[in-house]
Amino acid sequence: MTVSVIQFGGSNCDRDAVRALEHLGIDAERVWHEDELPEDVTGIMLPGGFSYGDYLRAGSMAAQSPILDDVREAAADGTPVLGVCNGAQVGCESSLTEGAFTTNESARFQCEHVYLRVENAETPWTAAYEEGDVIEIPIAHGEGRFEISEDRYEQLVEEDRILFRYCDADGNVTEEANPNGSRGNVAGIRGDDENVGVLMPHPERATLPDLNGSTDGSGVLRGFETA
Ligand SMILES: NC(=O)CC[C@H](N)C(=O)O
Repeated sequence: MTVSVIQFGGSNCDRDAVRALEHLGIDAERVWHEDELPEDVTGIMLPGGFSYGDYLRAGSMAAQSPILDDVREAAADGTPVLGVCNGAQVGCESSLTEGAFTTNESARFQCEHVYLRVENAETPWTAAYEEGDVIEIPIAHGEGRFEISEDRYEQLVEEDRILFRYCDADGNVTEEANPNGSRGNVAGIRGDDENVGVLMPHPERATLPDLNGSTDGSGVLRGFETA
């Protein structure tokens, strides 16, 4: 399997993603968004960065790129698709997942380590963990506050679509542990089907040993093997 990591103008985590995936023994290559997806694509990653300089709203311009039609088609056929940070924003803006990631409550760019509680361990992106596990992963975003209408939020909960919530080191989901004001402390969700997942924290920055002090993110990337 080779994961296609889609590079837009302004992506800046595409190389990191390839490196982290290859460290796990998962073949990966960068694909420029104006090029075709390989016919035999077996996994797609939308990486972090500042596509189109976050113009209008983070991820909104990249979501208009024609390659997103192919990504949506591949996702509907069951190809695993993971969006990380700006990739999560592109995922929401292109309707691969619901809701939106908007300006942090602090109105600042935040770069810090956070704890996440695994809410649903039955998806490829969380299967490496147990429900209730607490993992440590970095965030780096200015527009990471998850927003969605109350009705749709309730439905996400009912349908068990929430993958991760921000929590403290003991797994308590509290207001203090919410770095950006996300509704329900939501840090990551899945799409209509489990093969599509998005999250604001960066698993690829918590995969290589001795890089950031945590390798807890590798389980998320391993989803490409299990999906
Ligand atoms: N690290 C990233 O992917 C940055 C995400 C996004 N452009 C933001 O600042 O919200």
